[in-house]
Amino acid sequence: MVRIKRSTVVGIVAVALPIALIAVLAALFLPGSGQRLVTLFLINLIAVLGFGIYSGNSGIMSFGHVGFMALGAYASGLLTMNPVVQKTALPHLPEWLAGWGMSFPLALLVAILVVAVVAVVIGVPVARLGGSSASICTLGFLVIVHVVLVASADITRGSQTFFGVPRAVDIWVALPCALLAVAIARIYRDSNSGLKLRASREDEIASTAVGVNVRLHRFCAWVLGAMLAGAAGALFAHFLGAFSPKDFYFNLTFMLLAMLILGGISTVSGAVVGTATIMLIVEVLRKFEGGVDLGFLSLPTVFGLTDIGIGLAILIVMYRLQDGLMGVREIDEKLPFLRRLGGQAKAAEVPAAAAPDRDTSLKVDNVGRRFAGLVALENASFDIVPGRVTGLIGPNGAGKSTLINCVSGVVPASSGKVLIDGRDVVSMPTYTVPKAGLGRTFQNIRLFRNLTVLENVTVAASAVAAAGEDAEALALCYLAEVGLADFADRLAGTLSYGAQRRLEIARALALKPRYLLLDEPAAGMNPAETQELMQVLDSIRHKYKLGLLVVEHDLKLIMRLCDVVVVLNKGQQIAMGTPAEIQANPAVVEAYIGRKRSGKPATASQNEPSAAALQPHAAGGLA
Ligand SMILES: Nc1ncnc2c1ncn2[C@@H]1O[C@H](COP(=O)(O)OP(=O)(O)OP(=O)(O)O)[C@@H](O)[C@H]1O
Repeated sequence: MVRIKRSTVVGIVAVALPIALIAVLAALFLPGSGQRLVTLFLINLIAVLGFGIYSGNSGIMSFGHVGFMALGAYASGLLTMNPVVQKTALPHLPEWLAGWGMSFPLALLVAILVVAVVAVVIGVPVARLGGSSASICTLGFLVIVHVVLVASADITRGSQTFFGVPRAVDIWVALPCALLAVAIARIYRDSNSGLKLRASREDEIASTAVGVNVRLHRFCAWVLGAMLAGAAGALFAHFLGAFSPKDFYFNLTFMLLAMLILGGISTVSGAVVGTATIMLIVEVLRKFEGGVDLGFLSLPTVFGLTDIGIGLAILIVMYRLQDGLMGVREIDEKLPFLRRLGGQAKAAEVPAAAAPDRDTSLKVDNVGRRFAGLVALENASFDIVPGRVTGLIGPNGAGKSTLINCVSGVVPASSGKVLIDGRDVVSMPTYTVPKAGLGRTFQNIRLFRNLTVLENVTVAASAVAAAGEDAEALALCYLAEVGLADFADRLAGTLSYGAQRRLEIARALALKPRYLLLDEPAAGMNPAETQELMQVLDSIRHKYKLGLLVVEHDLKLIMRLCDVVVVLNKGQQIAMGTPAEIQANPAVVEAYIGRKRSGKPATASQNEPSAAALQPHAAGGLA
């Protein structure tokens, strides 16, 4: 059951009200062409919202949704056609398709169902793909639909006009359909599934690391978007009464994509603004396309002026506003009074941490990883135990990040095993690893930059939330934990560097992990930020009693925080012991000092740990 938040309702009303007002005014005061134009706007809006549900939330441009519009149009047209007209228009129609004579509302529902079935079949391979491969796949689908429609002359009249479709759609039919589409698109965007898909659009690897099943959510958005596009196609068919396959091909695709991109691909308000703007541009330019005589000036016929106008509008807007006219946030998320109406999320109580179970552990058992011929890691073996902090150190290129990637399933180990409470990570889909109790952060911060701070953490919280648990309230609580509650409404990409690092930790904590891997949490921080981080880590360590694995070049931090330290060098595990043992270990000192002697200066990298920090006299005061 989808829970609809108050802010979602406010967002729907904020967008639906102006649309309804314009439509009612047009119906009352603009009979004829004005009313037809607004009806067409409403139908186009439904199609653009269909595109947006998939493309806007997943970040994958679809060229195929007009194919679904075509299927919706022909299916609904066939089902509603008067049997007598049908005999004339389609004399060779197969018997099982002939003579249905359905009412338009019923045919609309059946057409949406037909489109949904096709979308499910096509969606299975499309959802496996990302980026341009998926886009090309959708383009292929559009071409196939077009060719099939042209080739199936017995059913579609081929490339000839398909006529005899009852004209059942006017502004009063299109308006409720458009408002419903706005509500569906916004509810989906704000739902857990929509939020997770938007997270995967920002960073697929990071979203998988917080438990997002990217393929599943892409598939859901693909099918839902296709159903809206199919509905738009059916409405279009019953608005025009006659059409042909070329009406549902590249020209319409170009125009709908222009509407989506111009307004802002990721928002419902962007779809509305983009659709209205492009339709206005087209209307104005169409008047000039055939040439105009202004008396003092006579303009010649310019073929394709409307397409040129649309192209120019996109270029100009994109030059100034990369995210389109409305940007990445909905209108109600930007306007303070609408935000207040939507209400604030309230923090929940973080469930008390259970006492660490000493019988459970994360076992790294002889783990190795090769990249082509390069041995990045070999035979790493140690345990991460709840309630214990394990440090992982080593010079640059030692294999620390590779080890974390193998443990979290981001990169499969070439040899050995990673066992979380006895279950081998290699046998789990990567997105289920967080649910098995493992959270992580990344060496190079991987936040969902165009989602708010609260949304970043909510994505993770919702991946593990129990039924009835409010993921947003939990997320707010973890934000408070790292001192970011006051920034909940800010876009993550606008935070300071140190705050971004802490946000990544809050996001990982929201997974309620038993094991938490932190990959260079203090990298690039100034001393004040590092101090703040130390306090956060100290508090996490005592409050949640997690098994922590901390990769760091800041040896002071490691020596102060860790119970056990593992040392890697050139992919080999060269030592493991308490901080005091590590400081006294000749092999470890050699790994650092040896590098210095061999002419690789300590200044070679900003991140390179100081060999001196490993000397007992230097570190003694830190332990
Ligand atoms: N995806 C990859 N493809 C090829 N080689 C890789 C890949 N990832 C890591 N390596 C190589 O594996 C070795 C270990 O890299 P890794 O990033 O794990 O080291 P590290 O100890 O984390 O280093 P740093 O402290 O600089 O982050 C390096 O030689 C690196 O170039």
